[in-house]
Amino acid sequence: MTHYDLAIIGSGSGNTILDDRFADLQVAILEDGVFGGTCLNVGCIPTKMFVYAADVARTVEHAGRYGVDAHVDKVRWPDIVARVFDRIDPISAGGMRYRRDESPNTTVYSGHARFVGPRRIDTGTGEVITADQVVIAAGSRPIIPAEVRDSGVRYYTNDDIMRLPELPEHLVILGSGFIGAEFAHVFSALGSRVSIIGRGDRLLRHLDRDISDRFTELAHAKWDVRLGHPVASVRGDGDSVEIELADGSRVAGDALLVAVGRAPNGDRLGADTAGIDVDETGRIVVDRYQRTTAEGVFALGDVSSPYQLKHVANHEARVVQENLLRGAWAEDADLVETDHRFVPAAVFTDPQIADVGLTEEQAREQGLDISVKVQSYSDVAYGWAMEDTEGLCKVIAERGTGRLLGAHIIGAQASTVIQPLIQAMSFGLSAQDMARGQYWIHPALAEVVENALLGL
Ligand SMILES: Cc1cc2nc3c(=O)[nH]c(=O)nc-3n(C[C@H](O)[C@H](O)[C@H](O)COP(=O)(O)OP(=O)(O)OC[C@H]3O[C@@H](n4cnc5c(N)ncnc54)[C@H](O)[C@@H]3O)c2cc1C
Ligand SMILES: NC(=O)c1ccc[n+]([C@@H]2O[C@H](COP(=O)([O-])OP(=O)(O)OC[C@H]3O[C@@H](n4cnc5c(N)ncnc54)[C@H](O)[C@@H]3O)[C@@H](O)[C@H]2O)c1
Repeated sequence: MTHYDLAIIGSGSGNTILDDRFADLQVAILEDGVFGGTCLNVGCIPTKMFVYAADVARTVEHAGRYGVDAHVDKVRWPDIVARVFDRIDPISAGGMRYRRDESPNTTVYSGHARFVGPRRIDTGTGEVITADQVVIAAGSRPIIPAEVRDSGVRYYTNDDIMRLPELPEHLVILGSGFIGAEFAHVFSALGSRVSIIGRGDRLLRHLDRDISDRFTELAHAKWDVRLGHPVASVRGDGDSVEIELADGSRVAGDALLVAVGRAPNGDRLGADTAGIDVDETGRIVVDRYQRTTAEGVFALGDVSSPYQLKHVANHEARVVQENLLRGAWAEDADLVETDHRFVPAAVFTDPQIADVGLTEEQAREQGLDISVKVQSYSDVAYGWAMEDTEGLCKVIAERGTGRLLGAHIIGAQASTVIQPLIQAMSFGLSAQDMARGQYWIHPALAEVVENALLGL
């Protein structure tokens, strides 16, 4: 049985841990899927490359409003797919080659890893290994509702929808969260008809109500939006799918995308044999240093985090990286803590959406005395330049102190426009200081943030 200094389960964010400081350690990397994990292969990166193509198509479609007449002649879907995966697939293969063939201190096991005892792992390749320290970075997987799974109908998830051989004529999306909203934009902008089904009363309902209401209203104009009724049944053959909702209404299309959330993979690791606690959702329990309940075992990213976001997984990986080197279970260990205070997120749909901190509802529920300002993109010069009628920036601060509590943006480049607000919140800058303590470039889009702050 081979013994390692360190074993890492999962080659997504887990693979980022190994820098020069680990060069003298013998490390096993265990991966049962495509090397590089979700973000690189089937998540953030390919989706945003598709979104960019979709944004280009939408820009052309709307060019007339600026006096530039143009139209989309044709969408070459196979070329769009090739642009994305001809770039990504070699990165994944290169990452695997580097760890397997070119790094003398790493060994890659391509199989499904399961604990068979404390820090003892069946690699799924016929070999069992042990390690002094273990990092679980095993990610999450798409949830498939029983109605879909039991129907026998062909369905897609983010794992395979981006490699469809041709653009569907009519895509039905089950789920109205991040993935549903992003793919609805991609496929509709590129020419598919899109139906999107959500159980709640609005799309992206985890967001601040002003933002999700605005998004839902805009979506109704572009897509067939079905809200408020769970799925009653799913039928179909290889070429079509029909979903009946609880109110008796039906939605039919030629492809089904399931995007109803992702389950952490903690339930598939034999964690109980290793003394690692897992909660009822499959999430591995960690403390603020990313330590699991088993000595010598850390976890990070989607498998253990309350946030299924790549920037959070990366941050947690940096925390684990430090703590691995600091004798993490010693009484006097000087450990690094995870910082989940102000976790931002963006939905790369149309229009873009970004948020950080509390929603207005959450702030009121917490009994905070708040001041709220909603500023339209159309109130600032760059918004005029864009003829924008959709965007808004909402900021929430504590009355009196000016402490920023939350920021919510829908509109062009929301994921970039929000960054100074994330910075201000992270470093404790008040709304007044942020608004008046710096220049704001005129007439840039960020003036919408400046004006929102002044409006507070
Ligand atoms: C479609 C989509 C779009 C996204 N877009 C964004 C975005 O724009 N921005 C953002 O911040 N986040 C985005 N995310 C979320 C982001 O991808 C994840 O939060 C992030 O990739 C999680 O990283 P991780 O290292 O925890 O897990 P992963 O990258 O999933 O890595 C886990 C790895 O472990 C392997 N594995 C699992 N179990 C085992 C086992 N038992 N044995 C061996 N190997 C195992 C898996 O095969 C996988 O390769 C998106 C997610 C999806 C699905
Ligand atoms: N831009 C980004 O950062 C980005 C993009 C994609 C995914 N992600 C991450 O991946 C996670 C998973 O994405 P997702 O869109 O699958 O999940 P999600 O949690 O964002 O949304 C899932 C939605 O499906 C609904 N739902 C659940 N069961 C349902 C059912 N049976 N029928 C109909 N609707 C149902 C939920 O109420 C929810 O609104 C996200 O939460 C996010 O953390 C991030």
